[in-house]
Amino acid sequence: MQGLITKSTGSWYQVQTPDGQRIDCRIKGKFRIKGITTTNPLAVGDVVDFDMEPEQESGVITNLQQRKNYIIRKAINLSKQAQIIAANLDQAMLVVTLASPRTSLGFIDRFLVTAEAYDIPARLIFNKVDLFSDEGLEILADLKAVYEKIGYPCYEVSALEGTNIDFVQELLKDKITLFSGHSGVGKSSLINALLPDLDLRTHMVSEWSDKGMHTTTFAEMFELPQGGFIIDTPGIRELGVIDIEKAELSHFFPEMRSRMNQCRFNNCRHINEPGCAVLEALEEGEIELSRYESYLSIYNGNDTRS
Ligand SMILES: Nc1nc2c(ncn2[C@@H]2O[C@H](COP(=O)(O)OP(=O)(O)OP(=O)(O)O)[C@@H](O)[C@H]2O)c(=O)[nH]1
Ligand SMILES: [Zn+2]
Repeated sequence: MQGLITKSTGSWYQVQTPDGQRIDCRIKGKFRIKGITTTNPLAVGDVVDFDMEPEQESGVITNLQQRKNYIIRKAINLSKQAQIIAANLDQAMLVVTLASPRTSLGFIDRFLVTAEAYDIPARLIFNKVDLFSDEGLEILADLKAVYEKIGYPCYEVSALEGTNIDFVQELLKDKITLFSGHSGVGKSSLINALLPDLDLRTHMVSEWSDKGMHTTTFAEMFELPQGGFIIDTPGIRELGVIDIEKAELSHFFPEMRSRMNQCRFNNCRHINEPGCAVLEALEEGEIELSRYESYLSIYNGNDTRS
């Protein structure tokens, strides 16, 4: 039988079958995944094959289907091992706000680079639009245009007033979605609006915020009433990004990726090289200065994560 891992406690996995049955499963044998050393072999979002154990209600996982992507968290201790947080994410939603506490553009860009590196389509949700004046809404429209132009859809919502929540619900239908955002932007309020089951929510928050949990593998996806799952993660610090080589960084900026083939040097860093197509586009205003500044900041290793 085939199913989706919706909860993992380290030694037991909850596997949900396409018809909605939930079976507790163990792993049989070793699950080594080529190329990465992780503390946990399987994670929520993994699609697995399993057999029922004879005369029991539990199952045994025998095979992992190929992942389309996965996110990891680096181990807190010094061992180089990483923990897989989740696999097969369809999209990542970053909840941000221009109201207080205002999300910095550096933070947004870092998240987008992370999502690119993980190969997860990202979208931005601008929350707290109820607080905006006309002038604020104009600034928001300009910023949305910057991100939409380079392929990141943006949405305006108010978790407080319920504005556009139905629209977000539609985006989540039948998908596995990662929610992220820094403290205070209203991510919890938004998830509360999306997940009507109160028990699930409190459960979720305590799991992720309990820092003592990192020694045990324990993550869960939450099923949405309209179908689909959400995974809540506190921030990109926890999304231990795969180390990005400096030379690779521009690949994770779509507006640079699409231009760098035209740079004179094929190892162009897009910093001060002659004949750089990226710098030319910057000059002409086709690449946004704030995006380029984020590139430089990440390139130079400055931590702008707030
Ligand atoms: N005006 C307004 N306030 C909001 C909105 N959404 C959330 N808030 C408020 O913003 C504050 C933070 O909301 P939370 O949902 O707790 O934010 P969070 O991002 O989950 O932050 P943590 O709980 O610290 O992780 C609360 O006081 C909310 O009432 C909104 O759409 N409009
Ligand atoms: Zn260049």
